Amino acid sequence: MELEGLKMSRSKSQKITVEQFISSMIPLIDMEKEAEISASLGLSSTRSLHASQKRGSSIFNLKCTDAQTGLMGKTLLEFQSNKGDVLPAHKFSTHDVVVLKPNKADQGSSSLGQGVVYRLKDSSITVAFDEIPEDGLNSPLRLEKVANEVTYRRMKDALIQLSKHKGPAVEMIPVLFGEKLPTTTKKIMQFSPFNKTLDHSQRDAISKALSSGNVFLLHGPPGTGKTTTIVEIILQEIKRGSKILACAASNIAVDNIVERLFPYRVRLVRLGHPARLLPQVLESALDAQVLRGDNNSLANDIRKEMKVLNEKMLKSKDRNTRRDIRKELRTLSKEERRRQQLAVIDVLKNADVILTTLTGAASHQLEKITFDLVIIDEAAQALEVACWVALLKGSRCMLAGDHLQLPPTIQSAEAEKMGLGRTLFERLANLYGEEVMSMLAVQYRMHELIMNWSSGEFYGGKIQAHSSVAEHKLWDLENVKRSSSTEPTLILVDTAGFEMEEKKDEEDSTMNEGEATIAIGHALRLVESGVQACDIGIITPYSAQVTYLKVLRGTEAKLKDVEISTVDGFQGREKEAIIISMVRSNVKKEVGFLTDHRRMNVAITRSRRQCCLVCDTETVSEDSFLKHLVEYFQEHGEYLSASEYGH
Ligand SMILES: Nc1ncnc2c1ncn2[C@@H]1O[C@H](COP(=O)(O)OP(=O)(O)OP(=O)(O)O)[C@@H](O)[C@H]1O
Repeated sequence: MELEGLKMSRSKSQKITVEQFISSMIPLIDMEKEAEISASLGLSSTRSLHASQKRGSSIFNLKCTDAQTGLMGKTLLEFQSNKGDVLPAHKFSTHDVVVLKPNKADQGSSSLGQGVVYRLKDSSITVAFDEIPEDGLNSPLRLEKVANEVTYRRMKDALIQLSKHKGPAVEMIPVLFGEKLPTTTKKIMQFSPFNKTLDHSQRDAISKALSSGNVFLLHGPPGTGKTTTIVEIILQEIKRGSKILACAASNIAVDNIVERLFPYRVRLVRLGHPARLLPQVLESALDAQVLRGDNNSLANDIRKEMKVLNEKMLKSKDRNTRRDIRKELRTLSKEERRRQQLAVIDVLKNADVILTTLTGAASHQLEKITFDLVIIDEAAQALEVACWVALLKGSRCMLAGDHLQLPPTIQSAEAEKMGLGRTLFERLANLYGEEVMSMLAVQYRMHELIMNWSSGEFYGGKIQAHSSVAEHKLWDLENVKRSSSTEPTLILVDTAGFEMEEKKDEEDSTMNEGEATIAIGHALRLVESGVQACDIGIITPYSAQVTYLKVLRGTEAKLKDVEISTVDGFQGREKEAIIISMVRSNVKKEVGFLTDHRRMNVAITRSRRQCCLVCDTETVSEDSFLKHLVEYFQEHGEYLSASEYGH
């Protein structure tokens, strides 16, 4: 949506009351939960075990090959296939919640244990369990993915809390629903930055953030240093004495902030399951800090004392002695629990910043803690209901994101249609606009030819390229030759007239074999000119095309490290060279969900030094926005026909 469009929708935007919001969201959360359960368990068509294996939501016939304790008291079990070196095809990813069962157990049967996927390799899967399953580990096993229902319960609980209008956020709630105007301090906030390299738009944004009374939106177009700005805001707010809760929808985004805060020696705590945290941030995990605390040593001493007493009791024959010991044990156990709780409270009380995912903010450990400020990164990719889990804990909020890139992924098409995916960031941008928002305007990623298209279409032409990137070329990279493939910044490979029609795969996703061959062909040319494979990404809107591209990549050893992904899966990332396969090519000139223009904004802005667009210009030009994109590439880039790639 262009700026003009944004203004229009602001004037049209209907306000929603707290009550309307709550009553409309509750059924949508249920719909989404159901959709996730059926997608993750593969139950949409049939309930059989066989189907679940086929859909990749179970891995059968595993053996436990290693057990290690570590990771803060968790047990890490490694599993490999009984049937060969490589695990069968599956859809597990790290951080998934899984249950372990005997291989042949019925689908509804109870499990040997529940854990979180910690590490995944081609040949093994490692799961972190709270406790080691007592037996059954020597027989064939299977792992089943389970839907994470806790998230949905936490979102619903947050809505119930919201309906009560109490707690630290009581003044902020009416502002976020347009019932009261946002407040600001009148004078411009001067500050002395910790990071001396901040640009003018980052400084202006921070200044505005610091003077905001209830709400501030940091609008960060691609590559403009949103996280850099958030880190400075956190440091400035700590300096003023604020206690901060910093969240994002994904663990990786939270860890990213933790890492960026490290050099400033901030007193911070990262809350979350250790198996979900990057190894480099584990030291900041709550569990790790509790283990180091004084109260925890006291709790340990008590546990030792209890062990001795327990042994004494077992040996004692005298009833009265046993009764006395039992009484003493009860007192000690109570004290041990108290010390444990105090150990947790100590760590959380002493922290200036607590970082967790949005739904992690509902953790019972934060139950009694309130914050002066809640910061949400990647807010334009977070469900509004998830934001409320964190928001209710604070009296001010700052949201960072870009509503002109893709919104959160919603599983249930119906819930999406009914507004589950509309983000708080977008709602507030429409409601208040620049009154509460600052846009970062210098970008540190793209050559200006790549940037100018996005800036013109989406950001009112207001973005500038920093001098360090404005004219950077692929052949400026070490060991890269200047060649006809590495010279252009923009390339359009047109397949129109080459009979490279799209087709559907078994799951009804669209693919285009001709385009895939061209994309791989271009990647090969780049590698032959000295570009490293890991600096190249091939992205496409359609998952079937991703699969097909991966098959082709498998036939070229040199391309092993080329990353292939959907556009949606690549949001937030970047590569020196990006090749986009748009896929759609048909006589009816249908372009499907390419009409969501934000998807193309994300796709193009992933590239730093070269963007190569492979498409059927006749089909995609049916959409006027895409037509404009094609014309932009024709005017500013190299136009090639598919025949240049051997067709
Ligand atoms: N003021 C600055 N001067 C120099 N480099 C900067 C500045 N601000 C940000 N950068 C660089 O720009 C890149 C992107 O910044 P950062 O990681 O903060 O942004 P992000 O929020 O993670 O990404 P995006 O802006 O794409 O959302 C980083 O390499 C960062 O070092």
